[in-house]
Amino acid sequence: MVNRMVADWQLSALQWCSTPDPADNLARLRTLLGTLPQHSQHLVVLPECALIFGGPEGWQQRFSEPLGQGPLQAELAALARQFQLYLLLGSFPTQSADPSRFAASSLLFAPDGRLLADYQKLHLFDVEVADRTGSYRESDSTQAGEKVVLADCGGLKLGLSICYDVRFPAMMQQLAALGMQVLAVPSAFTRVTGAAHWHALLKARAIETQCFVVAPNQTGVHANGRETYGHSLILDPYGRVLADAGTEPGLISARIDLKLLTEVRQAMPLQQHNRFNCELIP
Ligand SMILES: O=C(O)CNC(=O)[C@H](CS)NC(=O)CCC(=O)C(=O)O
Repeated sequence: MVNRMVADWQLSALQWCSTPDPADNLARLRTLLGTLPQHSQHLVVLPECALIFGGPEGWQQRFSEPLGQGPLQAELAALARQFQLYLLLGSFPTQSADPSRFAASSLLFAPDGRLLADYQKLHLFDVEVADRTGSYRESDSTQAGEKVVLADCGGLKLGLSICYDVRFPAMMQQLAALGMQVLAVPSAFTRVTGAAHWHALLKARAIETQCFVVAPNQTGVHANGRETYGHSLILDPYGRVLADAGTEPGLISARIDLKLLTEVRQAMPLQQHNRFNCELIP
């Protein structure tokens, strides 16, 4: 039996139109955090590139920091402490082995400010899209990660992924096989591909993994003309929408009961029935 207190969590996803200026985005973040409902076990997830987005080429690299060090990561740790919550910074540029490229790192801070987990984006968005940007070449600036990360978020088993990763179900299957309960998909999904695929992809991942999904997205027109789709989502393990943020900046929250996972998985034991369980990446 799952202890009631441990099973009861609050998930929140923050959505706004990030600018290239970290100070500007931090101010927005602080205001939004101040309006959140209170909960003793609260995970707040920020979109991909929440602190720095839409700058000219090479802009993010200027703000990159060594993993776990530097002033911007310290600001995030301080906010997690101040508001007493688990804070997942969707992605942040951390220094990689290649000095010309950064790693797109998801960083999970605990309510005491400790960096609990980090994940480097595995799938890079080198894609043609029929929008005003046209061609996306994420690998020009970003070094891809090498491993799947299931974080222990105060007892909650949290699968870390970023944006384009959501299109690779084998990754989410690995996280599910490792014991994932909640999948985080912080994103900067484009308006065009978002309108086509966002809800369908996230619902499919929730249904297939039988997990809750929290997916904050960027929204609006950014300084470099890039357009993002909004519609930050929180889903339950049936794929039902618990909250959809629409296209305006703001936040969504949902209370979740992890006992629902047991119920869903007992009724339909997908993990046990799966004939394609693959070799796990350790
Ligand atoms: O490069 C940056 O500045 C920040 N990174 C992003 O915005 C990334 C890579 S360009 N965006 C995505 O992965 C969108 C995926 C997407 O929209 C889809 O899969 O359809």
